[in-house]
Amino acid sequence: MTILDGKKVSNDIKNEIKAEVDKMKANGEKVPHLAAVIVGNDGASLTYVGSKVRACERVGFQSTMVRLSNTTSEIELLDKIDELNKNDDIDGFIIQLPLPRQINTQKVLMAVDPNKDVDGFHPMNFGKMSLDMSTFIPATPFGILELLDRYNVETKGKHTVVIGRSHIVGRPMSILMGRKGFPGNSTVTLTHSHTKNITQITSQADIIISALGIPHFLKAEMVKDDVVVIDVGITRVPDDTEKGYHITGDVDFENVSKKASFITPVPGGVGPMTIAMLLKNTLLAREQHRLKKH
Ligand SMILES: NC(=O)C1=CN([C@@H]2O[C@H](COP(=O)(O)OP(=O)(O)OC[C@H]3O[C@@H](n4cnc5c(N)ncnc54)[C@H](OP(=O)(O)O)[C@@H]3O)[C@@H](O)[C@H]2O)C=CC1
Ligand SMILES: Nc1nc(=O)c2c([nH]1)NC[C@@H]1CN(c3ccc(C(=O)N[C@@H](CCC(=O)O)C(=O)O)cc3)C=[N+]21
Repeated sequence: MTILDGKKVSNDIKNEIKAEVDKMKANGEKVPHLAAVIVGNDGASLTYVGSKVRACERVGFQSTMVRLSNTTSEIELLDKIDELNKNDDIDGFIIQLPLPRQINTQKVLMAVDPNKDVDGFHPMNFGKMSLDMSTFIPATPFGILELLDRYNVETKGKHTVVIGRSHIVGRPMSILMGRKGFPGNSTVTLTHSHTKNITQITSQADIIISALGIPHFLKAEMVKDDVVVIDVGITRVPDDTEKGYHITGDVDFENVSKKASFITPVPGGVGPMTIAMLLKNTLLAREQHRLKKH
């Protein structure tokens, strides 16, 4: 059994990005600039955005965190997005999800300039991804592809079962694993809360990508020997540590890992990869931005 060490690989990627940024600095070029917009005070969201800003500092990017109150109206957020779209200094930005109830998420994601949409959530970029055109790939699926790639996990001809169909993880993942090329060329089954007999489906899977957010959902009895398991789930479980909680994935790691050929841990698996790939998309955005100006 091999642990897919997202923490280590994400550090390798950040070092590679830092080397690129150092070259830009040596040439007197502007470094990539990422902005993150966060609406409200959700603890988990603040932690993630904080990690993204710290990661930017680590690789030498410029970063801006835009904090808006929980009562921000849709118009106010759209105005902010317009400002970020027009600000030539900013190469890419993200709107942290979920958004408060008064705001229509689809409308907001449509307002982001597709050239600055480093989350890859704009319909134009999602469409390009689905049509095998080069574009920003959503960071979590992109991170999973990169992990499979760097550990040379065979995906061709394999049966991949994705659990969860969210727009940010499950749905794009199901498209990407079925694309031509590597990692891809998989036969994909996309499952969700209306799926019947899920154990029968997961038992046939060569690769399982779990993104539903229910701790210990995937148990040893649900998988076959030598399965590859990617655990995207992140749930905060309250405890009596100083922090007051610990995080856990969707997979019963202790038992499933005994049957798996490759498996990601939580923490230290997909989460850190998500952040590294957001930086990679920002580097790409900077490059395209520069080419357009010349
Ligand atoms: N590591 C990382 O970088 C990231 C981690 N996450 C984590 O991944 C998890 C999923 O988040 P997200 O992708 O946003 O998904 P959502 O929370 O938006 O949706 C969950 C999905 O799981 C499906 N589902 C719920 N119950 C079942 C069930 N019993 N059997 C099968 N499918 C079920 C739902 O089905 P239906 O569509 O029918 O409701 C839905 O499609 C969360 O824990 C989140 O914190 C998310 C993003 C990045
Ligand atoms: N516009 C937008 N883009 C996103 O990419 C996005 C989002 N909204 N909303 C929420 C989800 C969630 N997400 C995570 C990123 C990093 C970790 C991460 O770094 N996890 C660490 C531990 C973190 C901890 O200790 O809490 C780990 O798994 O090792 C987790 C989850 C990005 N998301």
